[in-house]
Amino acid sequence: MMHTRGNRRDYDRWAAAGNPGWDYASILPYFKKWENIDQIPELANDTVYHSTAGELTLQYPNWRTPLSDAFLQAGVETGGRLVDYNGEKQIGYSIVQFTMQNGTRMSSSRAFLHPIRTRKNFDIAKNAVVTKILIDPETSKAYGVEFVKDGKKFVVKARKEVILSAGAINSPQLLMLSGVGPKDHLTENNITTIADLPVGYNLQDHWALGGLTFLINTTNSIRSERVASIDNIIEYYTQRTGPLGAPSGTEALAFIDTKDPTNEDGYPDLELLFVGGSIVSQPFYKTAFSIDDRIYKKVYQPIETRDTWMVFPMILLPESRGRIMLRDNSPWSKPLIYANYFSDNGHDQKVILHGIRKVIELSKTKAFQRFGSKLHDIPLPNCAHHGFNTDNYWFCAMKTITNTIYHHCGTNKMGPSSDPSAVVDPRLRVHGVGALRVVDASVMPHVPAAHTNAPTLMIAEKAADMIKEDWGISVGK
Ligand SMILES: Cc1cc2nc3c(=O)[nH]c(=O)nc-3n(C[C@H](O)[C@H](O)[C@H](O)COP(=O)(O)OP(=O)(O)OC[C@H]3O[C@@H](n4cnc5c(N)ncnc54)[C@H](O)[C@@H]3O)c2cc1C
Repeated sequence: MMHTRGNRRDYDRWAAAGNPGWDYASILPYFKKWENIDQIPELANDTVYHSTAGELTLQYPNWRTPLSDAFLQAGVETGGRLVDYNGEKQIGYSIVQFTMQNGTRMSSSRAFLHPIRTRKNFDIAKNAVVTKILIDPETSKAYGVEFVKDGKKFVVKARKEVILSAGAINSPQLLMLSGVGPKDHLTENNITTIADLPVGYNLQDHWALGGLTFLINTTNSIRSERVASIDNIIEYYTQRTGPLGAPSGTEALAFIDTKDPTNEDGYPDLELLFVGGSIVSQPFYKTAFSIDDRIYKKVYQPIETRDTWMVFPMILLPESRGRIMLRDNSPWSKPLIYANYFSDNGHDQKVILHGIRKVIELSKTKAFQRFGSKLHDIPLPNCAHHGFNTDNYWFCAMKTITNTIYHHCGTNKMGPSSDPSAVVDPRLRVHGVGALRVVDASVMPHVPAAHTNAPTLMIAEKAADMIKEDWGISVGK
């Protein structure tokens, strides 16, 4: 996974919203605690921001296209700088740091669960679905969970507390199914309210324009028919190197502050995520990016055999807010996800437009012209009437190929009891419910200027200390 921490101001904002202990100086040790960056020695030297002692290893991709270097050089040619975006300052261009080890994924499970799986005080039920958090309606105290495994219902009781970590979509669903949520919404779903809280509101995500494609006249991009060669397969399985060790084609990125573009210590509201290929690089991408058949045939089929690169211009500090709601009161029904990406009077779209213009500028630099880079200019059929490459064309394109970056968060917002939009307190305990804590991306008050995996791991690591502290267990340093 891409590994980005965000900006110090993200966490200072969390703290300023009434959450002591969440400012950047306080949470930086938790980012470092689980990090092992010894495979990127030039960053490992910066011990203020990095560590080599943690469980989760980081790597640059073992293999990438030369187009990613062109992306970095183009950034420098246009006035940007190279940066360790997980260091002191975030603005600039960089190869992506990935959670990897020796060309394979270093998942949270591999880093944190595998080493402790034989502990006697650790039990994990695989393929089990939690259907309800059990909360005593008299005392409003959680005492266990109900779950279903192999078609059978089980109840497990908690001696101390229940910790909910089902993510920004399912944690609010489970809370609401269990009687914790907005009273009117619970009532309309025939659920008795135990705590009337704004669960499910404040949904935030990073979305991007998809399909912004550039053609090149060399064979340097990722193309599945070249990647999946016998030689590459053998190389990957024997040495864990080569194109098959490249994580998903995302190779480089830039963090940009559109409000203050020349400030090296800015607060980025835009990310440019560079991919050494595009929708046409491999047949599956059409499905993965949910590209409509009619659009694909008209816009992308004509370049299906070409070498290409692509950038996702992504909003980092969105003003739009969505909501998670229950479809009904069954735990087997998928919750309703209202992303509401375009509900913010155009701010987020203007930031993306800035990104599109910047990417086009990058494509014209010497660095990219070495590959003959050219903006793919077959217009989207439903936007063509605006005139290709006009602002209105791109606004229309954003609504036509809108990609989530899957950074959903904020739906059980952390905040003090005086904040009517808060669901959990700064120690992640659900307001008004005893013995129930939420530890996942749903507690983020604002989405950070980061891909959300590392910030979620930071939350988990800090929560582990808070839980120990609250139960009188000493916290190791
Ligand atoms: C396709 C994709 C790619 C991504 N890539 C990146 C990336 O490269 N870098 C990055 O930083 N972030 C990335 N993210 C975002 C990142 O994965 C999330 O921000 C992060 O995993 C959030 O952690 P979480 O603990 O809140 O939720 P999750 O990781 O979603 O964990 C919640 C867990 O709860 C389980 N669960 C839910 N409901 C129930 C239930 N009723 N009973 C039992 N179990 C339940 C789920 O199965 C899941 O295992 C990506 C997300 C997606 C979807």
